[in-house]
Amino acid sequence: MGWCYYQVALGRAPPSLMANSSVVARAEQRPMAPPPDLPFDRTLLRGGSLSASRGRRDLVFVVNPRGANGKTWKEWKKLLPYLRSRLGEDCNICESFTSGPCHATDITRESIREGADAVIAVGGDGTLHEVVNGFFWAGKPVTNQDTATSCSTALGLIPLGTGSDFARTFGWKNDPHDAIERIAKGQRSQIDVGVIVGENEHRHYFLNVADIHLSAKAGYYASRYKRFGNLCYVFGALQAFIGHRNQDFRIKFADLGTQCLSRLYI
Ligand SMILES: Nc1ncnc2c1ncn2[C@@H]1O[C@H](COP(=O)(O)OP(=O)(O)OP(=O)(O)O)[C@@H](O)[C@H]1O
Repeated sequence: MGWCYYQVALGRAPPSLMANSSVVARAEQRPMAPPPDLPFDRTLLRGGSLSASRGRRDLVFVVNPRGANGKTWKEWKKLLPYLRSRLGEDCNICESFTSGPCHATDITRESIREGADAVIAVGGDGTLHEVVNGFFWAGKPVTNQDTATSCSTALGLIPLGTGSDFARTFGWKNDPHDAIERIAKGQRSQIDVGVIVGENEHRHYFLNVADIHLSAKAGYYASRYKRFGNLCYVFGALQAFIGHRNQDFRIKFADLGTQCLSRLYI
């Protein structure tokens, strides 16, 4: 049997070998130690801060300090004064730094429960993927604990990662200033969310692309070469090809009903 490589793509994005929102790659990633020298703002986790001043939008920025081999952190520091001046008048800005893989998912869930108006991923596709997964819990959208409403929290992105395939897919310039402008204007639109249910019933939500097997392996290996910038995906793809064997897969497409569509600043 020839092919063993499948991609499932929902929304407006074409499948891309370069995207790293792969289920396989993510499952295989090992946690890394948090950077010792970075402040970790746990404002949200202390509670209370988000509901303190209604009338202003509460924006939670989930920053991956290790994104793009540490470049995300440097760029974010440079961007912050502009972001504060552009958004600070109308919005409460909360920064939350991730301490390792999957932390962005926890921060997002907590932010939504506390009533954040938007959770904005700052980093690459991996960080965005984790934030998207924070919008759901046990197969359902996470809700605001006070109002029990879902879908009121918007998803946002300031693309500061290595590949930033998602932003490119949407035709964005990959310019963080553009992203801030979208947030300032409060431009929202709906986006489909795909879900993959594994054998253990664990759900992985995704936006632009989900990769299986060869393409997922390429994403996994690419993460070892992030210090080379975008070239990491070339190295990752080459390494994935070496010794690659096609395999048969059985994939079931099920109608799981319409998931609550997250809203995206676009
Ligand atoms: N503090 C941290 N230390 C180490 N790894 C982290 C930390 N926080 C998040 N991560 C992991 O880093 C991974 C990659 O981050 P991210 O996607 O932001 O950057 P990137 O890989 O450079 O960009 P792209 O995915 O667009 O190529 C995430 O999937 C996440 O699991």
